[in-house]
Amino acid sequence: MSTTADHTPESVNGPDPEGPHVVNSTPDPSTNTPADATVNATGDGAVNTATDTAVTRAGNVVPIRPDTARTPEEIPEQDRPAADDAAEPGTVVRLVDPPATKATWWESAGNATARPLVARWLTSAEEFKSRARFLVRYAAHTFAFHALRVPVYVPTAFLRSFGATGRLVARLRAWVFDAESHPVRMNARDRSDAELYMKLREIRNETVRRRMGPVMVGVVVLLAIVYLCITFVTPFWNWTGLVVAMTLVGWWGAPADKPVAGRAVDSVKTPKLTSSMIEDALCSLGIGGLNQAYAKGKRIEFPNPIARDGDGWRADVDLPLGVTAGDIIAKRDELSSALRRQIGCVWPEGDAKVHEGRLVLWVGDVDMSKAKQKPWPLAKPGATVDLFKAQPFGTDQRGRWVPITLMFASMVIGAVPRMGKTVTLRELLLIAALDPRAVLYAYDLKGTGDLSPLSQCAHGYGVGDDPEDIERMVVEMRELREEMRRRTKVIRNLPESVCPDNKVTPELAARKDLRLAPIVVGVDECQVWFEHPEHGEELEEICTDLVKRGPALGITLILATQRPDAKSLPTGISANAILRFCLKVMGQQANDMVLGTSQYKSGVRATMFARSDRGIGYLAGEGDDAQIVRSVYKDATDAKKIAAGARARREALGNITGYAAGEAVDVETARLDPLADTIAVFQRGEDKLWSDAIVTRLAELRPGQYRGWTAQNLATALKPYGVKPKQVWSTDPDTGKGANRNGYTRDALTTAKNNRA
Ligand SMILES: Nc1ncnc2c1ncn2[C@@H]1O[C@H](COP(=O)(O)OP(=O)(O)OP(=O)(O)O)[C@@H](O)[C@H]1O
Repeated sequence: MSTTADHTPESVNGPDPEGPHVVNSTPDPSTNTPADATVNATGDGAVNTATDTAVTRAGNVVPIRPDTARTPEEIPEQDRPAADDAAEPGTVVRLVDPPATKATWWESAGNATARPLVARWLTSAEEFKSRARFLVRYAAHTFAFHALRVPVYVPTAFLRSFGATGRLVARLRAWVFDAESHPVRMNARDRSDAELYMKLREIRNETVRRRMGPVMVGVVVLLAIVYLCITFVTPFWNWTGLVVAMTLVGWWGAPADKPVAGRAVDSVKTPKLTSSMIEDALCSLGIGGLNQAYAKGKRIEFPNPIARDGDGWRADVDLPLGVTAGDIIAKRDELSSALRRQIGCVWPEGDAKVHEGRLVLWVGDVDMSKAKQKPWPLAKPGATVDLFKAQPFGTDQRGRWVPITLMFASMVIGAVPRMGKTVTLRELLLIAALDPRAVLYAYDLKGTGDLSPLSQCAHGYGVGDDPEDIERMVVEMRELREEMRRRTKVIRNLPESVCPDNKVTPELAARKDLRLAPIVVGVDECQVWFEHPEHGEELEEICTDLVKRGPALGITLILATQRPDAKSLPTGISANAILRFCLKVMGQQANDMVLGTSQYKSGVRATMFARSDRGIGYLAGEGDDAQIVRSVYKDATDAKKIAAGARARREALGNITGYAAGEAVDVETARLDPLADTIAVFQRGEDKLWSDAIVTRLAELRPGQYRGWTAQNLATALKPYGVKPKQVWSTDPDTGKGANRNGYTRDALTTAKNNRA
């Protein structure tokens, strides 16, 4: 039993050609029982009033009662429930639909979105500049194009001038002698209609007399000019004048289909996007709910007019009840076929802020992946960056810059192979390199050297996954964790007036004594770290810590992976990342792993990207909604040039450290052997030790490496050797009391050591 009014308001397409929506006219007795009619009796009466019969789509004439009844008594007798269908005598029939109320002007206008008073290109400096740039470029190109062809145009026009003069004279003659009326006069003559013929002749002679006058004057003036020229002007200028005149006659007199000059630009005019185009396209997608709604006569609605938006068309669509924007997004390639546009032009998105059935369809004039991107402002020589401020990251479908703020954030980038993760990571690290204060770590675990342009600025740089490379990276990450701990103490000890939010601020980052400059770490193919048999757990632990505590302390960790699953991107990391960039992925799980839980359900689906959408992904975390962005593609040569500029600015600031300064990582001294060290802290006569006691002694043994370790860290470090903590009996040195707690026996540790050897 339906409790909703079944009337669909007219869309912007205009009224339904089949007349008002005859919702109760279906002759199906199962769906149109008298009882149903009672329940629907209080729907919006505006549509069906005063209609007694209607023709259904099947052509049957069925009775329709006016839907204006407010009480059971107002329902026409023939529409009331039959006696045997009706409720028991004495039962009051209650109407469930609310009475129809018309929204006041204030209610409907109060929530309306105001359209801009003046065109956006007049209020937006960026858009104005972009249009002005285009016009200047267009004019310059057209001028150069034709200027280059002048040596061809002049002889062509001159040669064509003879034919053009002939055509001009013939047309003039036909006009003067009224050739137009010739067939009519001949017709009168052939029919021997003497009276009509004579009348037509008279009119024609009068016309010829009227037209001959100005032409004769023109001829006399022309002859006078020729005479004067021959008498008073030198032959050189006379010939020049004649050639120019003939050329102009040839130019203007050329046939319309054979102009002398060709087109300087070929403009591709994309057809307008219309509501009927969208309706046809949506109905062809084979979406059950949508087709059923159409079969019942319900239409999709367009809450706003379809309008130009950047270099494309935007249509806001309210889908029929029960159909979600996600259903359409999942069929983007079919939609592009139905709209007869390239897939890179068709961008369906949901707007969950309105409701799940709101579809925002943007159809661009050109394929987003092939459209020329505006020059990246940060590629300009001398560009510098303040990482605390938003920086241009990529362009949206309309070609506008989309910013990103790397400070106070961690980021994950995910996609299937060859979609542009590394290029995006390199771009982000270039942004970081352009802030001369920032400390940079770049790790390329794919091992192809894609991040090598950054090596000239990086404090830590690693490429490949050989054991010694990984070991070096582990040492640097341990140092980074130590640095994070140092920063927590610095921040903690700062007075509230200097650091009210307990986080690094631009002012604190500028103070050299505090050493709180931004740190940016980029790891490509991070799954290599987390799946590493020996160091995987430790690296995961450090990265989780950095993702959670790093942002407030000025440390940004950016992880890119081609396998966004729980193993490659541990949940502790993926759940805490603030910024997310998801290029094409294959399924819902990968989508939500990168973009965040439930994003797929909300219609943010990176599965819709095509293989050709390289560098295009959903950016989430910057602003309220995820948005489609195409990152900036700088090849290795360009990236090297930008990084060289960044290095020059760093040199001026005296901030070339670590790898960029040629300093090697001392792996030997940093190398940890937690098994040997744990055995070493057992004193003579001790067979068992609690984990807490061991980590305290380890911190005394090697403060640089073990300071801050917990029992959990120790368990993780010893796990690869097959040693697990278990309950051991020992005595508290402070209280002298014995107890069973988690710990290790010397025997188990020694056995593991012997096995390892
Ligand atoms: N923003 C972009 N604009 C245009 N093309 C791009 C963009 N980003 C990447 N590409 C193209 O995609 C190709 C693959 O990029 P990239 O190496 O970054 O992919 P990947 O996802 O890191 O691949 P893999 O998984 O193999 O590491 C590049 O060589 C480039 O041609």
